[in-house]
Amino acid sequence: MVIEETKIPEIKIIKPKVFTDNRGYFFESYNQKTFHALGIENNFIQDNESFSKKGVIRGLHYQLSPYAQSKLVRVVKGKIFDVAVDIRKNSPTFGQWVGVELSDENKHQLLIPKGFAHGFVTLSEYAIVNYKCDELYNPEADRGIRFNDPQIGIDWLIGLDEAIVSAKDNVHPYLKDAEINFDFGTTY
Ligand SMILES: Cc1cn([C@H]2C[C@H](O)[C@@H](COP(=O)(O)OP(=O)(O)O[C@H]3O[C@@H](C)C(=O)[C@@H](O)[C@H]3O)O2)c(=O)[nH]c1=O
Repeated sequence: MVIEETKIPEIKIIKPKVFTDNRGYFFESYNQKTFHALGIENNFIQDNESFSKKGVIRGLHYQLSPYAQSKLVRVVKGKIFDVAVDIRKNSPTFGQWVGVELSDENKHQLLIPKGFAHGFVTLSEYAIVNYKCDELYNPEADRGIRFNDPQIGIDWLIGLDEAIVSAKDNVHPYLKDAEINFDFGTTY
């Protein structure tokens, strides 16, 4: 397993060791001991899975503190462009985003810490996305930022006219108006 930093160093790409033979493949998608030894010491307590058609954008989502979630995202089938936006007030990279292609072929995972908003677009015919969270879902703390906020300026790699977006995600506030209660350096 190899861990790579992105241009926002707290966001990491995890590249697992894949064993291939004449039956197919095997890899450890999560091994607590290995992850902890490499400094990823989150206590993951919820697993989620979603199915999305091509052109679906989900996001940008986060939960308020003290329910903020770190996420470890991977793709079981298909290909997505996975995006994390730094929304920690006072962070040197506040408002900046990282986008990484995750697919069933590359088997890469994205580690998105607390303090970031998360979203993705499906680039393949469909995508099954699976992710671990280190806090439970809390609908009262659930918040969103508009995926097409011009201040953030995410390049979603598709024409936004074709994007399939939930009614909820279409009306989230822009970053400048979003309710955010965590700071750079906050201990969660
Ligand atoms: C996120 C979530 C949703 N739900 C329910 C609420 C709702 O009725 C239904 C669909 O919820 P949503 O529309 O919020 O699903 P979705 O848009 O897929 O939300 C997810 O998006 C990605 C980008 C994330 O980062 C996740 O944390 C999560 O916010 O599932 C749960 O029961 N548990 C959960 O953990």
